[in-house]
Amino acid sequence: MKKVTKICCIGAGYVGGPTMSVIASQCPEIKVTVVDINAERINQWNDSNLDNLPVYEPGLSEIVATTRGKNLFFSTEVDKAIDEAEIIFISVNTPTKTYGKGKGQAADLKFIELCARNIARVAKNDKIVVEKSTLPVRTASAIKSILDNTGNGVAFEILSNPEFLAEGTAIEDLLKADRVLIGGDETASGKEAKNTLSAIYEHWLPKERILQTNVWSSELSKLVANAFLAQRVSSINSISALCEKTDANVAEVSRAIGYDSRIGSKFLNSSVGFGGSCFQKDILNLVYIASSFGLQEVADYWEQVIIMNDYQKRRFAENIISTLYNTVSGKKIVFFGWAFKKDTNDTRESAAIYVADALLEERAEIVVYDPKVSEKQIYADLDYLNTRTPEENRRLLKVTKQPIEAIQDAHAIAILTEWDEFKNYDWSEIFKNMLKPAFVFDGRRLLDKESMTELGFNYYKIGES
Ligand SMILES: NC(=O)C1=CN([C@@H]2O[C@H](COP(=O)(O)OP(=O)(O)OC[C@H]3O[C@@H](n4cnc5c(N)ncnc54)[C@H](O)[C@@H]3O)[C@@H](O)[C@H]2O)C=CC1
Ligand SMILES: O=C(O)[C@H]1O[C@H](OP(=O)(O)OP(=O)(O)OC[C@H]2O[C@@H](n3ccc(=O)[nH]c3=O)[C@H](O)[C@@H]2O)[C@H](O)[C@@H](O)[C@@H]1O
Repeated sequence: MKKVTKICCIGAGYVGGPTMSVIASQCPEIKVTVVDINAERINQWNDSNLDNLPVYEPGLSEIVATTRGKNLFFSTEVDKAIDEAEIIFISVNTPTKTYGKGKGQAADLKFIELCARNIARVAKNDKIVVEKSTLPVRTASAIKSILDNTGNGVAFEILSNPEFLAEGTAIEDLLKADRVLIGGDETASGKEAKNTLSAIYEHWLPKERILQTNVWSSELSKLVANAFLAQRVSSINSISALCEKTDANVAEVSRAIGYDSRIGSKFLNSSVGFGGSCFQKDILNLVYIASSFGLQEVADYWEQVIIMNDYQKRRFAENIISTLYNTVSGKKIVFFGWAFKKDTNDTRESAAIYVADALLEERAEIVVYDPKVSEKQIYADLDYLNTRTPEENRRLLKVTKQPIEAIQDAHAIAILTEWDEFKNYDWSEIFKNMLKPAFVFDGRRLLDKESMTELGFNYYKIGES
């Protein structure tokens, strides 16, 4: 087994940054260099003010503070880092294709291919190349073909090592991972490479939690894990709609079914719909792969998870409109939260974006407060949809850092992210300052219905009539 002294990670994003920070903190003898072509992002990772790191994760800045400049480095010198490293992680983005064959479903692998070509060009000695990005099954063979055909005659072992961290809990997920998955060839050199990578994780995780498989199982397992998780959310969200019609309470239903150890209690919180950069992208990818192999029933089965999620977001927006007497035109609606979940500044595919878009189409006047998301990001998310001009988006939607002042004369508040601070607000004071009747639409089931109703609010909670 090779002794590893230098690691490089291509891609300093939500996965590359936290993952490598934890490896650096747990393996002080290994030099970890995280590289990215985005110089602004690298500058943020190197910012002396740790509040300016490009990724917000509880516990991350503390780890960066103790490792950065010692054995953790952030740099734009991609070639140098590749050249030095014995193991190269590829952790670049793999978004859904927006053009050509597979548009709207397949994963866009152009960034992965660029990395493979870069590694092939630079590497002058044998390397282990690790797919950390989430990739369609059989991508490793494409990477291997590029490396073997364009490289300098050195040997490459390709491993699949998908990441299972969730944003907002990334550091804890990494430190206490349920499992680490390492897929690789069954050859002697493949097994050696798997053991070499395993040894890194064994610095802090028990060996029995490190699963070794063939490379295809590993690639596919990542897509399947996300599909199963998202399916649970869509399943309970479908039931939330039924609860609202039948006087059942979705929290009671979740609890009742979750006590069955075969079902389990986690990931059964009904919400305004799942967001995040991966659930939708990875399911669409699974759908595309299944239909490429002619498995249309399989593809349709998984696509339904996305259809249900879109329905949930639409349903939430439509309920706001119909409850506010079928018109929100000119009405001030304050959004509490924009991130796709609490404890992250990530907004990719956040339900808030789609709910805002639907309400803006009806000429609502929205004011958004999120404790961690910047104004620039909120407008970028809306502009990306291309529903209306950037000027119109800025005219109809305002961003504030003063949530309590924002609710002055508001018709309604919509809770889109479950930030803890919303629970501690003085809701009786908020009630006083709103127009009456004062409406709260709780898309995260954050507040207590009885006390909100007692305060005088017209309070709607997803999954309760
Ligand atoms: N965000 C998450 O929670 C999770 C993401 N994943 C997967 O991990 C992968 C990365 O995701 P994120 O970190 O969220 O993406 P991200 O978009 O935050 O970061 C990717 C980074 O790669 C850089 N990059 C792209 N091409 C490059 C190149 N040729 N050379 C150097 N840098 C390059 C980009 O500039 C960007 O900073 C994706 O495949 C995703 O599906 C997996 C588990 C969790
Ligand atoms: O591949 C990925 O990117 C990651 O995707 C998810 O992690 P993440 O999207 O960061 O966050 P989750 O906690 O899974 O939440 C996803 C969305 O589902 C929503 N959700 C989650 C759980 C639940 O019970 N109800 C619910 O509405 C969240 O609010 C959020 O919008 C998976 O949980 C990770 O294991 C995986 O590594």
